[in-house]
Amino acid sequence: MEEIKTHSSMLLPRGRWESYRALHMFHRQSCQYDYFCKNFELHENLVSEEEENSLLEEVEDYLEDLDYEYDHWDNAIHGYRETEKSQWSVKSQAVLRRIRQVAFSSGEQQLSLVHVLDLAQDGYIKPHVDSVKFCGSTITGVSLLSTAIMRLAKQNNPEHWVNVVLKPRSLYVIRDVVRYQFTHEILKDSESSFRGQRLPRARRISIICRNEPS
Ligand SMILES: O=C(O)CCC(=O)C(=O)O
Ligand SMILES: [Fe+2]
Ligand SMILES: [Mn+2]
Repeated sequence: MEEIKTHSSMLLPRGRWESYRALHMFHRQSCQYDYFCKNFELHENLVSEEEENSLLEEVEDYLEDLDYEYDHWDNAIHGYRETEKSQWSVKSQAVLRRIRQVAFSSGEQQLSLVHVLDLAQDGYIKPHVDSVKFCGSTITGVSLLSTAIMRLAKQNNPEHWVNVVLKPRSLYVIRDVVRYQFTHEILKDSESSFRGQRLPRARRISIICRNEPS
């Protein structure tokens, strides 16, 4: 049974952690793992429903020709198709600008290609740390279509993890110590529950921006 923690004891030094949707709701002072709260953000409703629909329409044009991939046993991601996109409609460019403004500081070297990842209803992402060869200190992604649970676990102590509910149209930002010292994963539909409550996961599309490795 998962433990339910109040705000002040959200991040426990031992055992399991579980946070509620918006980590940024928590007073930073009350977070025992101050570095976690400072380096993980969740922004709900960063994208409007209308913007979600137009982003979806635009990425579907690319995705619909691809098959979902399941075959690579050593891949972190199962049941997915993906693209890296550089050309965006004016509407989408405005959303991407907003995402980048929230996640990156001005002057930061960012990857211009945007990663679009379509996770099938039966797809999932195993715990991994993004390659330091291809990605810098910040990973940010907006979730579309379905709620999903992202688990972040201390790499050297996977017992210490936090589940975050990623609602459609929310943006997460993973930075620095959380980016390098925690794995991130997207739970399978069958494992998708939060505080004992089942949160079914359907097909989910994420739109991810990263900065350049230094
Ligand atoms: O779908 C997401 O939000 C995360 C994807 C991811 O972890 C990756 O592509 O490395
Ligand atoms: Fe990743
Ligand atoms: Mn492949």
